[in-house]
Amino acid sequence: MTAPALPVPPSGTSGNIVLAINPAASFGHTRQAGHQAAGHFRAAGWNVVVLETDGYAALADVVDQTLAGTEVAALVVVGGDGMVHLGVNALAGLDIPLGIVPSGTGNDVARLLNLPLHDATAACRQTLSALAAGGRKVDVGRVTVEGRTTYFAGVLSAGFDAAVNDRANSWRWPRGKSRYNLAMLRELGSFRPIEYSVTADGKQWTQRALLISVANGQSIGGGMRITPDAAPDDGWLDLFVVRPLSRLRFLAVFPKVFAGKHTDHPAVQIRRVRRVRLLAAGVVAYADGERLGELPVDVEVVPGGLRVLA
Ligand SMILES: Nc1ncnc2c1ncn2[C@@H]1O[C@H](COP(=O)(O)OP(=O)(O)OP(=O)(O)O)[C@@H](O)[C@H]1O
Repeated sequence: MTAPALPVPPSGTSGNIVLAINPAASFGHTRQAGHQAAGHFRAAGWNVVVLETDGYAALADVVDQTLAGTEVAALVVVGGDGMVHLGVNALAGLDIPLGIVPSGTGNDVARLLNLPLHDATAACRQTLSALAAGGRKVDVGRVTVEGRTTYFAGVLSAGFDAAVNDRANSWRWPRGKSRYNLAMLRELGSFRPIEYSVTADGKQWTQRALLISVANGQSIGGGMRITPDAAPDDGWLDLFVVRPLSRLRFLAVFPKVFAGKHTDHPAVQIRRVRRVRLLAAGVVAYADGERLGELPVDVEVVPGGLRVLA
């Protein structure tokens, strides 16, 4: 970790740019993106506080301490959706904008915000223009699981896709996206539909499904556009349900999700909600690709809860 230096913002601006880097994002393939970003912001006249640690929890702690003790113009995260998740939670209740230099595997929140995905310099340029313009407000989801309340920017998964994530995380090999494709095929072999109890905006029903997601964003897994019409700033969340279907039918419809062309399939249902509770036995929830804990989950939208530099 580099020690914070004195703030020297460009004239007309105030505060530091706090840059939180995940050197392990994208399985370590893009570790130089953070240092590129620091160089870019410094060249533009900003004082940059670089934060990098050995692990996610330690990084979250040091980001919290830095935000509390430094004058901050923006927090910029370098990594994938997990780093966005860290940033969203660090900024809860603070009026500090979040910048993203996407260098993860999926980068689904960055996709949602139309940030350049494979070009750290272009992402930094866009971040600084947005900072000069004051940024843009987007909604976030507030989720309570196992007595802990946190926030997410993208999608909360609680079904087949979360189980795939869980399985992939337990493997050391292969690295990269193929790990998730293989984990999906393995999970598909043994996965059974889940009996959910759903309570959404005051209505309660039981639902047999392969998966239920609560989406503020549009995609998971690096561009699977499960809720292609979700808007991050409309004050709503999209409840995405895939009812039970055979493995063959699932594999036939699955490729369509990349173009968001699966939504008229009879097994697919999307409805807009502001608040939802999901209950099911032995089901794990993930949000922004990070493991939250076991259901039940209570989720609600926080309209305009985050200012992003996009
Ligand atoms: N030093 C570290 N700092 C932060 N996170 C780390 C570190 N080492 C490992 N991680 C892990 O990285 C994960 C977050 O990775 P991130 O989302 O930034 O990239 P990714 O997984 O490649 O991308 P995506 O989530 O978009 O697919 C966290 O779950 C965390 O446990």
